[in-house]
Amino acid sequence: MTDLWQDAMDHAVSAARGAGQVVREALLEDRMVMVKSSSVDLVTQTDQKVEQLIIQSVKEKFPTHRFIGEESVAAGEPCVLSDEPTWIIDPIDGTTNFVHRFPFVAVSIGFSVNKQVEFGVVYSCLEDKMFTARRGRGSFCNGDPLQVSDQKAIKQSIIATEFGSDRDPEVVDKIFSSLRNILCIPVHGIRSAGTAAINMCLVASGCVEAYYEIGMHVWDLAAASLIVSEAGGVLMDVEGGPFDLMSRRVIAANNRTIAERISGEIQAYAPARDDAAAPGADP
Ligand SMILES: O=P(O)(O)OC(CO)CO
Ligand SMILES: [Mg+2]
Ligand SMILES: [Mg+2]
Repeated sequence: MTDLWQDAMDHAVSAARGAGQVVREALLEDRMVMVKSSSVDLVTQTDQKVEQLIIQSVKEKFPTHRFIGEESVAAGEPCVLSDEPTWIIDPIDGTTNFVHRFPFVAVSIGFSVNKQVEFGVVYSCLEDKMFTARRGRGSFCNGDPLQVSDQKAIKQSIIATEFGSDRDPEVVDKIFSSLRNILCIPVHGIRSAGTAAINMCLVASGCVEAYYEIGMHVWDLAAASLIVSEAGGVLMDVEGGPFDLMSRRVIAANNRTIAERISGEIQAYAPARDDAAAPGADP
């Protein structure tokens, strides 16, 4: 039973690498940009094509497995995290970066069983960095083991976050209030890679001490959450409770002290959960 999911993980790595090649080639061409939930929530044909390539390749090899894919959900598929083996796919994490050729773009593939992430693959395809983690077996970048920062002092930390795609002024005020509180601790700096998955891989790599955000989705978080925890990091809700994959809120940090300090500074709010429309979900 020890290698139950190794075949699936090997497939995920190979699918992510193939997807990354498609993304790199698409960067050389004109990109037709469409919008989803708002005028700043972007999608391209490459997002849709890459997701279908990954899903088709998985279906051929694992026909009973289920999927949560960003662009499939956008097209009306349900977003249900069940106990069944489920591939959680963000074909391009950092679509805005992709559109602008800002050089951080990732393919993210998580795999859950019994609602627990078993492996995660994040391919930062312009840097050619393949981040991988298998539950209980550590995190790696291009095969080298990852370890979070050992920094205990938040005043000597770099914190990553994003501004998201919600332009509701009340939400923007909360984002800036949190940012102001954290910046004025003071911390060494604030950074934004433009992709949740890469921000979290930076935590796993020890380059930044923590990342927090409200508003991203399960496909942004699933793979990278395991990469952080297997590198020795902690995951927490923005109000200090346990991390919930479907809640669209996360603090990913190198240790609990820094995570708790950040949670104390965040102006929390609760966007609609990813499973809000799932059958049997609370209205
Ligand atoms: O580019 P995407 O996949 O929309 O993701 C964004 C957050 O939703 C960046 O992480
Ligand atoms: Mg994403
Ligand atoms: Mg995406």
